[in-house]
Amino acid sequence: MPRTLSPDSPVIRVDAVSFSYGETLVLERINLSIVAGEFVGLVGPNAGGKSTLLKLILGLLEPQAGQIHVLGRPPRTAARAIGYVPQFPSFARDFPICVEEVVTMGRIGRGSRWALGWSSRADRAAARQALAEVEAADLARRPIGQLSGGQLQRVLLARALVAEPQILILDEPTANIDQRAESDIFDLLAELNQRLTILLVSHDIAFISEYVSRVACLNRTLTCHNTSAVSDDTIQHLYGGHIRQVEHQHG
Ligand SMILES: Nc1ncnc2c1ncn2[C@@H]1O[C@H](COP(=O)(O)OP(=O)(O)OP(=O)(O)O)[C@@H](O)[C@H]1O
Repeated sequence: MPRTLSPDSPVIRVDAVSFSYGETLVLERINLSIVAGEFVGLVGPNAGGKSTLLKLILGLLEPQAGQIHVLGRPPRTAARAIGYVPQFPSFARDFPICVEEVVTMGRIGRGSRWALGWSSRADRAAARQALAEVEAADLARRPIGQLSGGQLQRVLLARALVAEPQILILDEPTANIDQRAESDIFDLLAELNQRLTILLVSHDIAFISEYVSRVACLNRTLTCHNTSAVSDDTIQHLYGGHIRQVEHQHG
C-alpha cells in the first residue's frame, strides 16, 4: 500500500550512508534530506563520489551502512518516480533511431510495449508532449546521431520527463555543451522546478549557484550550504588549487 507523505517530508532522505568499492571508502556517513520543490546542486571534485551517491539514490547500488528513502520507500521500489538524465547516453550515437523513438524509451516500465518493437499512440503522444516541454518538438523525426550536444541533452531530458516523474536527477547534463546552451537548459530546469524536485550534479559551483536553492558539497563526506552562503573559502576548501580549471570547464 502506498505510504502518504506529509508536504514537508523529505522526498529524498539519506541517513548516515557509507559506501565502499572493495577496500576503497568512497562515501562516509552521508546525510542529505531534500524536500519537495527543492533544486539541489551536488558539487565536488573528480572522484568525490557524486555519481556513486546518485546510483545509491536510484537503487542501482546498496549502501554498506545507513539507509536511503525516496518518497518514504526503499529506492528500488520508488524508481518510477525518478526521471534520470545520465551524463552520457546509454546508446551509441550512430544507432539508427529517431528522436521520438528515444524519448518513447522513457515509457518502458509504464506499460509501454516499446521494448517489443512498437509504441502505442499514447506513447507517441506522450513523447511529443515531452519534446514540446523541452522546446524540441521540431526534432521529433531527426536521427539521434545528427543532434548537437545541447539538442541531445534536451532529448534526454524529454526521455526522463515522459515517464511523468516527481523527481529529476541529472548527472552533469551540461558537461559537453557550450555556455549559451547551458544557460538555456538551466532556464528550462528552473521552469520544471515549479513542479518537480531536482537534484543535479555539476562541477561548476559558480554557475549553478545562480539557479539552485542549496548546494551539497561532496568529497567523500558531504556538507550542505544555502546558495547565499557559498563563499570563495567554501570553493577553495572543496576544490583546493583546481578551482580555475573548474570554473572554465564549459569554456
Ligand atoms: N564500479 C566501480 N568500481 C570501483 N571503483 C569505482 C567504481 N565506480 C567508481 N569508482 C571509484 O569511486 C570513486 C568515486 O567515483 P564517482 O564516479 O562516484 O565520483 P564522481 O564524483 O562522480 O567523479 P567525476 O566527477 O569524475 O564523475 C572514484 O575513485 C572511482 O574511481
